[in-house]
Amino acid sequence: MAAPASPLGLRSDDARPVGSLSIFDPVYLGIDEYGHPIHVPIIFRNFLIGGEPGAGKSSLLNNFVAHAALSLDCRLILLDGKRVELGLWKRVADVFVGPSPELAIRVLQRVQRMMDNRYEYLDWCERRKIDPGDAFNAYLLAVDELAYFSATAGDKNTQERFSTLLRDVVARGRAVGIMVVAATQRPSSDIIPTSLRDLFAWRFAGRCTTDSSSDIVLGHGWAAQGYTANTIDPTNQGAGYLIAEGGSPMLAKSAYLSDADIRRLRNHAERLRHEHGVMPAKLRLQPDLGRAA
Ligand SMILES: Nc1ncnc2c1ncn2[C@@H]1O[C@H](COP(=O)(O)OP(=O)(O)OP(=O)(O)O)[C@@H](O)[C@H]1O
Repeated sequence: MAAPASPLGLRSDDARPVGSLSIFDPVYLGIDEYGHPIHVPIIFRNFLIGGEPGAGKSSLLNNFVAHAALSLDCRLILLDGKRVELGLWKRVADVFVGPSPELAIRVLQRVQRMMDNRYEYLDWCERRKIDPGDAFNAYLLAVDELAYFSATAGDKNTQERFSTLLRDVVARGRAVGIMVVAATQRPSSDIIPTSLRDLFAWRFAGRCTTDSSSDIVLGHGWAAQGYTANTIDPTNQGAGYLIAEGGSPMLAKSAYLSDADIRRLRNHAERLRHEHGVMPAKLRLQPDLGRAA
């Protein structure tokens, strides 16, 4: 029997449009210490990026956003307290949140509702995960900088609401195709408690100022075994330790997209999305949001 049609009119057995990617493809992250390419599967997984200011976190985050933007089976939700790190992708994102913790909370509430509806759907059709040909798109939720929303902006109540919502999305979103990639320049236990850290299957520690902040990203005990992002040369931006669930840290250097590269990719993604009818659908945030797709 033929695979079911997606809203794009594509089927999982169809050839995809030239120049596009799929969120089911692994993301090109960069190279390992031997110069070999590293690809990271992001579907059904979350990715955490930590490191000191200037370590190259936003640049790495942009690689994931670029891949998702070029994936016609994925939509983008971008939270960026600084506005400019992810701002170039605004035109292809369903939602872009700048320095507004209240808006970030409303967006996460909307995502939470969507997640619940998707679980209800999966439960109804007796499945545990979404498939490439499914009736709804995956979402990539990118957050730069985590600590801005969870510890800096707004009051304590707002920060706690943000953290609780984000934790829920990180914990439950992936099976229904809602993945989180989050970056922080404050790898400390108050920003990334172990229980949250362990929900990120993939983690990248760019240069960290101490062994303990490196361990907060990679996992306790790795510094003592010689894997510490404290040893990364501060002038080697984009270099760091990458660890996958259950694996050991490996040295990696992330790919770098200049602003001009990002603009070109964004224009290409915008054109592809326009041609194939996947332009950003603005999320309705208030009041009752109804059933999400
Ligand atoms: N993979 C890379 N290869 C080469 N240079 C890089 C790479 N990543 C980052 N850089 C350089 O480092 C600079 C800082 O990178 P980036 O803004 O990503 O750091 P950051 O960790 O996000 O900083 P902050 O915490 O202040 O936001 C970039 O402007 C670029 O010049």
